[in-house]
Amino acid sequence: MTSDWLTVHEGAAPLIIGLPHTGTTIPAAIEARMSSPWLARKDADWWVDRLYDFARDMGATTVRTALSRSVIDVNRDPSGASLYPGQITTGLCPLETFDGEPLYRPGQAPDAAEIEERRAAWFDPYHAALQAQIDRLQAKGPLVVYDAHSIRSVAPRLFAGELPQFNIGDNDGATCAPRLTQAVEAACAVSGDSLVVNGRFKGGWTTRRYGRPQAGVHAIQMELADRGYMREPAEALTPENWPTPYEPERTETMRRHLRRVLNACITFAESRT
Ligand SMILES: N=CN[C@@H](CCC(=O)O)C(=O)O
Repeated sequence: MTSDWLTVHEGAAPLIIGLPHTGTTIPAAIEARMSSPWLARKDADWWVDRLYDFARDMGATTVRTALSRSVIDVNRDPSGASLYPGQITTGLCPLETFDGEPLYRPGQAPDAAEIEERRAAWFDPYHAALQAQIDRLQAKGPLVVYDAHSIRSVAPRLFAGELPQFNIGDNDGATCAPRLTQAVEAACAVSGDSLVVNGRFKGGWTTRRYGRPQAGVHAIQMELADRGYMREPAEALTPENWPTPYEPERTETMRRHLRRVLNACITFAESRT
């Protein structure tokens, strides 16, 4: 199923991959009120949909929104509640970038009614599509919902220092069986790169909303540091140096690691039937 902004690819394997932040589409009327087209797209999960494009051949289902997270973030609690109360984090219709730059011109931020409209137009249909895929596969047995993300290696307002390469989140053990987290961790460890479980990124709304291990729906989030598959400028980001392009030769090693990770997810789900 494909609309002009929502793409669902149905596979037969017990694995659904959510791609909530790879979109860069911003309706013109909204973009006209934003402070800069570049800032509005700066925090996208760059190239993550292409990075995982092999997953369809493994039988995975994918659900992707082409809308930018700056318009509405489908990985946030729709009530507006923070994912991490007391900590800096972006919201449902964010007003700032990760670095704290304002996304809107003065007086142009969306009000409550507009947030509600955006929710009805894009948030609800994305989650209805995801839920429909979960229902379809759950009828056949246990499954894994894998939410795929990436972020810059250094984002001082969000975390100190350099982020580990693989950031695995199961909301402190709540969203999947421990064996799945262990299997994903082991698959990442083969790379020899740094990894953490439930560090700064414990899993967003998607992982928390759908992870019901007792009901056979095991949700896990993968946050990759960008350096593992794309060039990150050493200097401050500007419209001239960010994002760096998708360079296939830079992604090969990471794609091999991710194939191992997704294989571990499918093997886990099949072992539960
Ligand atoms: N690249 C995006 N990262 C996520 C992670 C959610 C979390 O675990 O905090 C986000 O902002 O939604």
